[in-house]
Amino acid sequence: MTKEYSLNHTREQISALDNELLALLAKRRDLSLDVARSKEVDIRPIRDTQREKELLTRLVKQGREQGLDAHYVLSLYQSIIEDSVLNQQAYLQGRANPALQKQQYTIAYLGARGSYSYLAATRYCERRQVTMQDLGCKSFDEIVQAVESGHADYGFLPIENTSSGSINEVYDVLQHTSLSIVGETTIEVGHCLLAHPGARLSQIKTVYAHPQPISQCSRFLSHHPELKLEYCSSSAEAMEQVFASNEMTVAAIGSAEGGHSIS
Ligand SMILES: O=C(O)C(=O)C[C@]1(C(=O)O)C=C[C@@H](O)C=C1
Repeated sequence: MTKEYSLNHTREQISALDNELLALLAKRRDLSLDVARSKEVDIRPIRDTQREKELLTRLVKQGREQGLDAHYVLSLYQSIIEDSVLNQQAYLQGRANPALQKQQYTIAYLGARGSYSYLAATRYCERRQVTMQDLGCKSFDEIVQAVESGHADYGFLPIENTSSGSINEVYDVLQHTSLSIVGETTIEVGHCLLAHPGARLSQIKTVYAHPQPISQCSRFLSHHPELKLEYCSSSAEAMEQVFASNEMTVAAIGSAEGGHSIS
C-alpha cells in the first residue's frame, strides 16, 4: 500500500464518518422539534437546565471513557444544545405568530456595515430567524441612547475579547443605563490588513484602525514601526477611509468579510 493510497483511504473514512455525524445532527435537530411540540402542549419552558446538566455530565463521563477531552465534549454539546434551543424558539415563535414568520428588529451597533459589531449582529439575528434593520452608531453611548429613546429595539455592544480583555468603555456605559443584557454571542475575530488591489505591504505607510484591533495586532505592528497609525471610531470607518482614498500607501485593519462588503 503506498503512502498516498493510505492517506486517501483514511481521508475517505473520515469523510464517511463526517457524513454520518451530519446526518445524526440533523436527526437530533428534528427530534428537538418534537420536544418543542410536546412542550407547547404541556406549556413548559424550552430550556431545562436540570436535563442539560444530566446530559452534559453523562456525555463528559462517556467521552472520558473513550479518550475524549472533557472541555472538547462540553463545548461541542453546548453548541449542539444552543442550536436545539434556537431551533425550538424559532419553531414556537412561528407557531405563535404564523403571519409573522420572521420578526424584524432595529439593531444599533458600532460603526457601519462591515464592522465587527455589524457582522456579530447579523449572525446573531440570522441564527434566530430575525430580520435585522441596521442602525450604525458612532459611539457606545450613541448605541445605548438609540435604544433608550426607542429608535432601536436592541443595541449590540462588545463586552470583551480574548486577546485584549474587557472593553472598559462599554462597562462604563452600562453603569449609566437601566438597559439589561438579554442575549450574548461570540465571534471569531480574524484581522486582515486591507488595501487597494495590487498594493504591497512594503508600500503601505499609513494604517487606519479602531484602537481595539490596533491593540490586538500589537505584535504585527511592533514588527512594522514604519507604519503610521490613524485611529478611527470603528473598523468600518477605517475601511471607508481606505476605500475613499486613491493612495496605494494606505491600509485598514478589518475583517475579510467587512472588506468584501465595502469594496
Ligand atoms: O430535552 C429537552 O427538554 C430539550 O429541549 C432538548 C435539549 C437538547 O437539545 O438536548 C435542549 C434544551 C433543553 O434545555 C434541554 C435539552
